Amino acid sequence: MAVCTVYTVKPLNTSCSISTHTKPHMGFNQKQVFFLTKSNNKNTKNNRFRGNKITCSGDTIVIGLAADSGCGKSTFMRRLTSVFGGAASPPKGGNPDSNTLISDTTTVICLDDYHSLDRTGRKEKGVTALDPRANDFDLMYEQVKAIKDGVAVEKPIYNHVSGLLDPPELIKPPKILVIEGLHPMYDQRVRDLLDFSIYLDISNEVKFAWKIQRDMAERGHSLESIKASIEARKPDFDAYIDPQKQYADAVIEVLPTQLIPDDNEGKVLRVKLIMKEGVKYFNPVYLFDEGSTVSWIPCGRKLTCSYPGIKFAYGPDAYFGHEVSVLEMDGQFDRLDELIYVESHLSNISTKFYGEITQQMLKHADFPGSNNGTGLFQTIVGLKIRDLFEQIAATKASAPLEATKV
Ligand SMILES: Nc1ncnc2c1ncn2[C@@H]1O[C@H](COP(=O)(O)OP(=O)(O)OP(=O)(O)O)[C@@H](O)[C@H]1O
Ligand SMILES: O=C(CO)[C@H](O)[C@H](O)COP(=O)(O)O
Repeated sequence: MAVCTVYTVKPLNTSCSISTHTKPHMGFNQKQVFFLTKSNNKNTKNNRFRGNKITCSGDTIVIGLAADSGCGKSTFMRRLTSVFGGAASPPKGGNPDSNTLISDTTTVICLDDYHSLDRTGRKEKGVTALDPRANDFDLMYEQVKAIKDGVAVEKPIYNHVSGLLDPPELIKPPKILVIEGLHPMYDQRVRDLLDFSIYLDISNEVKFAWKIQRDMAERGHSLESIKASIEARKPDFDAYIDPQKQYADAVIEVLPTQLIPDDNEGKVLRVKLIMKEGVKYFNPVYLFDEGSTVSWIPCGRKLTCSYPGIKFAYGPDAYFGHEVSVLEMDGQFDRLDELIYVESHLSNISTKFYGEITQQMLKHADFPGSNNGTGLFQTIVGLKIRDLFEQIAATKASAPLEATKV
């Protein structure tokens, strides 16, 4: 059970127990939440609770989603939130440039909010946002830990419009906290707080194609400036972002197709879902027969495929020294309603009813990647996270909370 230092205390709504030393003095019972703010700690002179120890046991599970900018994190988050049945929106009445998205079950925070240097600061120091020196990992750890322990925090906001750090916003402990961004698995202390971690591994060719599509079409950037920005970020991406994939429980790897020789359009994709074996509460998905090696072309009477077709593969492998199962899809669907044929051949998909994957994919047919393995595997990972959450919740419900003395 975690032990926290109380900085400022406001009753909200969770289960924390206070050490016997402070409990009578503070007059709290076990149904309280604590509000932790680093800045208040520094500035509050007459804080009679400062330094008191409390023990907390929050119910929040924490999911980490790592990827470079423009690699589909927001799209993935929309699919994940939808699996839990609600729409996500920024905190009501808050900063219009907040990066946070809240739904009934999930709160998604963007780790850009832990940039310690604003845009000017990074320019002056000659560092990119990917450089750990531009980020406050102590605060990230302290606040993610606090939320996990059931303690609300005042999280800073990095304003992507102005490039400045805005006044903080209150984040209350949700059922599921998703921390998405460049560095959820970089700092070991933060990594150890994660109940499940995902890395979106977009190959350079595909990343380039997506960036061009978005930044040229939607943001008016020139081809040259996009190329320059990718090149400028690459050394830090290789040094600080990419290595995090070794820690991920699931990796979605997006590569150019192998179905079209020398394809350089980047429209048809080969996508791999790499699932670590032996992760608590996570049973990897399989095709036909668990642990076997399978290659499958589903095109025919039950699945319409135009050129270049669709090919699935499944089998065991090793990834950074870990035993993994890999499910792969190359190609794209012509008709999403026929996806049910593929779904019915997959097992361990954690659906609640027959056809749930197909239903989710049809519901968000307009999201990028809905006709290929990116959308399919993001949906599957969303279902696995729901399953993980339900298993953890069931385990906690059957284990009564034990008050801990500090
Ligand atoms: N699966 C996909 N297939 C095709 N294009 C995609 C896919 N996912 C994302 N994209 C493209 O990449 C762009 C960025 O996607 P998204 O906003 O989800 O990424 P992000 O990682 O949240 O970006 P940022 O961190 O910059 O906000 C989309 O506008 C789209 O052009
Ligand atoms: O890599 C990024 C993560 O999204 C951004 O580039 C970083 O947060 C800096 O943002 P901005 O370009 O708005 O100053």
